[in-house]
Amino acid sequence: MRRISPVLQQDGVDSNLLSLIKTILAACREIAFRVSQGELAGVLGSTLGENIQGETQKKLDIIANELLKEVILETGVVKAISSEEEDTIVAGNPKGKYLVTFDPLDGSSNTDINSLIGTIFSILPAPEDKAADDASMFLQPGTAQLAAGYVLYGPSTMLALTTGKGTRLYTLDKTYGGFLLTEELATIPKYTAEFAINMSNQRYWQPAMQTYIADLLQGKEGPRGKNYNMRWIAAMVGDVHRVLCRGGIFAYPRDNKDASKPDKLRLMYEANPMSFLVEQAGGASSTGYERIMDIVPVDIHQRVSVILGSKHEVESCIAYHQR
Ligand SMILES: O=P(O)(O)OC[C@H]1O[C@](O)(COP(=O)(O)O)[C@@H](O)[C@@H]1O
Ligand SMILES: [Mg+2]
Ligand SMILES: [Mg+2]
Repeated sequence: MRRISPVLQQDGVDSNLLSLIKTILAACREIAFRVSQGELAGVLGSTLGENIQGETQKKLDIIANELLKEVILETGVVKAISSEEEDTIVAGNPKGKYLVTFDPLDGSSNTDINSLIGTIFSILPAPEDKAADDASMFLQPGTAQLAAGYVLYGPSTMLALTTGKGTRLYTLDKTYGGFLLTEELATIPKYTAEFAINMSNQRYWQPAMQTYIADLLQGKEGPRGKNYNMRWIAAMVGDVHRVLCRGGIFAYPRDNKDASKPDKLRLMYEANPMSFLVEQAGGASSTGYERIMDIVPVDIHQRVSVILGSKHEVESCIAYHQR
């Protein structure tokens, strides 16, 4: 099986970018080890703090954030980082060529139940004409991403990575200590009969989403003419991984449960990297009204509605939003 470096070299990835990706993965291997040790490593449970988004921080959120931040800034090729767990950006080398934005630990509520969690990251080019502490450098659409990926801390530790030449899946070989290529080109089937959505929010969704899901639930007897299955892992990283492996539609749509937070998922370090991975695997990703990767961000912690996965199903869902 092939290691990651020759695969990325074959794709023509710049050597600085390659070593940055490998550095991020080194931190993820350390996170994977601590996750596997669970309570033995004292990583479970909550801290007394909250992040900028008013969410209680888990110990693992902080541990993962510190590990990633430290190694990424040490590379010297990164101008600044932006993280879910950092209120503002953290400046690095003013001459750095890259920006890294990440969700150090996705699916935080799964930590205490030993369920799927992961790290999501996105790498953008750093504009030369801006200072290293200027957050506006990050406000680039998802189409500008140079690389995106996630590491899933599951029964095996897996990496999904794209640099724009397809989406590849790797598995962490714990004996050798590195990621080995286990799926050359992940391909999301165009059609699906599986959806993932937090149904407890149903009454708060907008009419288009209400109707779309109601039609899926009618199964064979309804307008979609087939029975659908449902899955919900409560960690985007786990739900998107399933979509990459066997197709499906994943949605976290806008709702009116809390007027201050109509959307849940974060554009820059959740929706954009996942959209890049999904599109590179032949899937689609939209808010229902526009392609997610075309959105020009206005804030590093901006939230967005997400509908992604099997192309035909995402297009069907978009059609409900256009009626
Ligand atoms: O609590 P809910 O509604 O099931 O939300 C689950 C969603 O929240 C998230 O866990 C948010 O991510 P964080 O854990 O990084 O805050 C997503 O991964 C997931 O899709
Ligand atoms: Mg998250
Ligand atoms: Mg998180």
